[in-house]
Amino acid sequence: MNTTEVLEIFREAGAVLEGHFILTSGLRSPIFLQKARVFMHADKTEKLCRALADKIRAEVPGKIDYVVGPAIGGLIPAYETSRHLGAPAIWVEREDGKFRLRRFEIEKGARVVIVEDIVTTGLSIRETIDCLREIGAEVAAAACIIDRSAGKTDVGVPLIALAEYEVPAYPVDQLPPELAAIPAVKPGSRNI
Ligand SMILES: O=P(O)(O)OC[C@H]1O[C@H](OP(=O)(O)OP(=O)(O)O)[C@H](O)[C@@H]1O
Ligand SMILES: O=C(O)c1cc(=O)[nH]c(=O)[nH]1
Ligand SMILES: [Mg+2]
Repeated sequence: MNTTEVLEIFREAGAVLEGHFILTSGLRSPIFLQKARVFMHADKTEKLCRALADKIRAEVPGKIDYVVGPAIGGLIPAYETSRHLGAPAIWVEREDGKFRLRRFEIEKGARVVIVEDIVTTGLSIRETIDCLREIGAEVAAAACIIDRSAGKTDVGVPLIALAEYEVPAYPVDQLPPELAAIPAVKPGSRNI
């Protein structure tokens, strides 16, 4: 599956939003990929995650013990991708702002792959890697449905993206006037 096909699924689902968005990194963008509008459809999610699993299998040789999704956005794609990889899916969620594996115990040295929805700066994946390494896991790779940095982000492990889609994002003090004129909204769950 290529980037055009992935974006077509997002467009069909009405998931490509236009406006003024505050991203989880604090950056501002005129485009927001509202993945929840894709993940509400099991058939679309299955198609995307089957293709992502194929890509992960080709690029990560050896056994994968767990697929880890960063909540909330990573929950559904990690679960669906894990089905195709034949490994259990677990998740990290925020406690006092920090990702923790609150509901599961994994053995030291467990080999994991992180599956995210969207990557912009890679901050959320780096936070997930820190959490997993603190408890002794080996992070073999990270994967996502759409990489908004189009390959520019470095998360410190291989990043496998089903699609790369470069979207503008600006620091708040460098907003173009047409964006500054629109009230900003923050769709994601960080800091809630
Ligand atoms: O690469 P980054 O700059 O970290 O941005 C991408 C992250 O932002 C979104 O999560 P968010 O924290 O907004 O909450 P959500 O998972 O509830 O959507 C998305 O799900 C990724 O986790
Ligand atoms: O960077 C983000 O926070 C982000 C961007 C995007 O397009 N979609 C999303 O869910 N999060
Ligand atoms: Mg998220």
